Amino acid sequence: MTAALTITDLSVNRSGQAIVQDVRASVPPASWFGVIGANGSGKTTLLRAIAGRLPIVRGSCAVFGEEVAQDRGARAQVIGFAPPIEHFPASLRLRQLLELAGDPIDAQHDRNGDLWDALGLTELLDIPAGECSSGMRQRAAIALAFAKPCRIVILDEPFNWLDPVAAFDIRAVLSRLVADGLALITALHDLTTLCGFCDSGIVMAKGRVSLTLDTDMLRAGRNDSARFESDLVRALR
Ligand SMILES: Nc1ncnc2c1ncn2[C@@H]1O[C@H](COP(=O)(O)OP(=O)(O)OP(=O)(O)O)[C@@H](O)[C@H]1O
Repeated sequence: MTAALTITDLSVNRSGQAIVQDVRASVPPASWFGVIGANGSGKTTLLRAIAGRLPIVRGSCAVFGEEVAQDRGARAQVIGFAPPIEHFPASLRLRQLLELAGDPIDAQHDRNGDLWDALGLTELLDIPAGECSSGMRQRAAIALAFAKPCRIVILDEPFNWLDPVAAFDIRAVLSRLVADGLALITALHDLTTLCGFCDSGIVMAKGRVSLTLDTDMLRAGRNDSARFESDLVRALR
C-alpha cells in the first residue's frame, strides 16, 4: 500500500539555523501518527514544513507517492493543517476564517458534521476570533484543518486548552475519521493519547528522531502504561 506520507532525511532551517535534521518517517493511510518530544525539540517546525508552511531545505517528502519536498504550495494544497491560534485575525468571525480556508460553510458542516458537533462549532461561528477564549479558538483551529477535503491532516497539540469533555469527544471523532481512511499526524505532549490512539510515531530530541514508535510498542504501552511512561521519559531526557 502506498504510504500517505513518507519523509526521508528531511531537514528544516529557521533563521538560517538547522532546527530539524534527517527525520525519517512513514505514515500509512487510515492511521494516527504521534510526534512527541521535549519543548523546543522541533515538532512544530517539522509539522509546519510538512504542511507547506515552511520550506524543506534537504531530504524527500512524498505524499501518496508524489515527491513534493520542493513544492510548498502542493503540500499546503493537499494537507489539512490547524493554524496556530495566536495568529487568528482578531476582527474576523470564525465563520469567515473557515470560509477563507476552504469550502462554503454549509458544505463544511455537511462533510464534517460529527466533528463540528464534538467541537460545538455551530454556536461559535459568529464570534470574532479576538473575543474567543483559547479553547474556543483551538476548536476553530481543528475545524480549519478540515475546511477542505484532505486525506492527510496535521494538528499541532490539538488538545491544548480543551476542556476534558471536548478533548474526549474530539479524540473519539478523530479516531473514527482515521478508521475511515484519514492519515492523521499530531504533535502531542500527552502519553495517554499517544499510546491509547496512535498507531505509530516518533520521539524527537534536539531536532532529530531519538526513537521510532511502532504499533507493537504503542500497544504494549496500552497494557503497561507505567513502564511505557518511564521508557519514554528516558528517551525524552
Ligand atoms: N523563527 C525562528 N527562528 C529561529 N529559531 C526558531 C524559530 N522558531 C522556532 N525556533 C527554534 O526552533 C526550535 C524548535 O522549535 P519548535 O517550535 O519547532 O519546537 P517544539 O518541539 O514544537 O516545542 P514545544 O513543545 O515547546 O511547542 C526551538 O529551539 C526554537 O527556539
